[in-house]
Amino acid sequence: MDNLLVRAQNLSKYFTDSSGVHKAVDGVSLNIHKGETLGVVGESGSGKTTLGRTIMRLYKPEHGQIWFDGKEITKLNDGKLRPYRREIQMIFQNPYESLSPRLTVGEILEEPLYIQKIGTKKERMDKALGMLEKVGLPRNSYQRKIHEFSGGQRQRIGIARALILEPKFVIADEPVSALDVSVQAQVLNLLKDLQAEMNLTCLFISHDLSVVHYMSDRVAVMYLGHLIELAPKEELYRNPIHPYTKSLLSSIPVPDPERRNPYWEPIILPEKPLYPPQLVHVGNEHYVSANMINIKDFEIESTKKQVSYI
Ligand SMILES: Nc1ncnc2c1ncn2[C@@H]1O[C@H](COP(=O)(O)OP(=O)(O)OP(=O)(O)O)[C@@H](O)[C@H]1O
Repeated sequence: MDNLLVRAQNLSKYFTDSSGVHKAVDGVSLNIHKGETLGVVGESGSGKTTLGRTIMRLYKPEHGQIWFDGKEITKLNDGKLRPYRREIQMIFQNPYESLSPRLTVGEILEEPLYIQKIGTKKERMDKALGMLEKVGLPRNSYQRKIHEFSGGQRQRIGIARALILEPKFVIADEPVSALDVSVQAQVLNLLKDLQAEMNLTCLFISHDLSVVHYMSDRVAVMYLGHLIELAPKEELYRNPIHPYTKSLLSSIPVPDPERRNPYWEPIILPEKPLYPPQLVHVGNEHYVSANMINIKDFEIESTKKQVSYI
């Protein structure tokens, strides 16, 4: 489809340590349309960061496929990934950790251009100064070092660095959760403005439901490495279907993930395997996982929605 920028199909990423194999991302399928923001919510450890990193091929997936702008990138080696590294950028949670204290802000901003061999020294400097202006920082920030800035300003520098290559796709991983609440809204508004101005497509990861609601067009819910529900934000917040989404939205304490939710019985739909989880289509744009749904909560009849496998 023309308007698709990112497509992930049955994507899995596992980590192995002495205690065994951890399925951080397990059979996730999703599409991200050009210009949209797809929010990803879920509690700590549900696999949000791993999903983002696997989609941008910082991790090699165990299974599944990833397409970016119509091309499959699942198995590309580092050399072949280079052009995509330019088009896919990440904004990190903690600018204190992700930006080097030894470099000047100018050097921090110009580094991605230098690595990608873009422009002359003068052109790189002009671009860096232009980005400072775009993110609302004074020109003289260029010579200064990162410790001279507040948390909100540091995140503005992080955003400038991510956007200086004019990427098509940005993964923002908890971009405001390390910031004071008072500056969170400013940074979120800056991101929104830049997204519109630069026509960016965004995967926005956060455990904060109100932040995700503010930023996203559609929202995906992760639980134990699975994508369990995905819908336009108004639909998801108004009419959550999966019991886990319901409990997230209503602040009911969520069941202990280690216990694998013993009271969520799988829904049995004939002739389909229950594992890995199947996303089923409910209504037009609402998807929900079929294998962790309690049939009583699903209320297929009462919601009068068509359910079909996708
Ligand atoms: N590099 C790694 N090596 C081993 N295990 C990892 C690694 N990265 C993540 N994991 C494990 O994978 C699971 C998912 O982690 P991930 O960071 O993706 O979750 P998350 O939803 O982003 O959580 P958080 O909000 O705490 O970052 C966790 O159990 C985590 O311990």
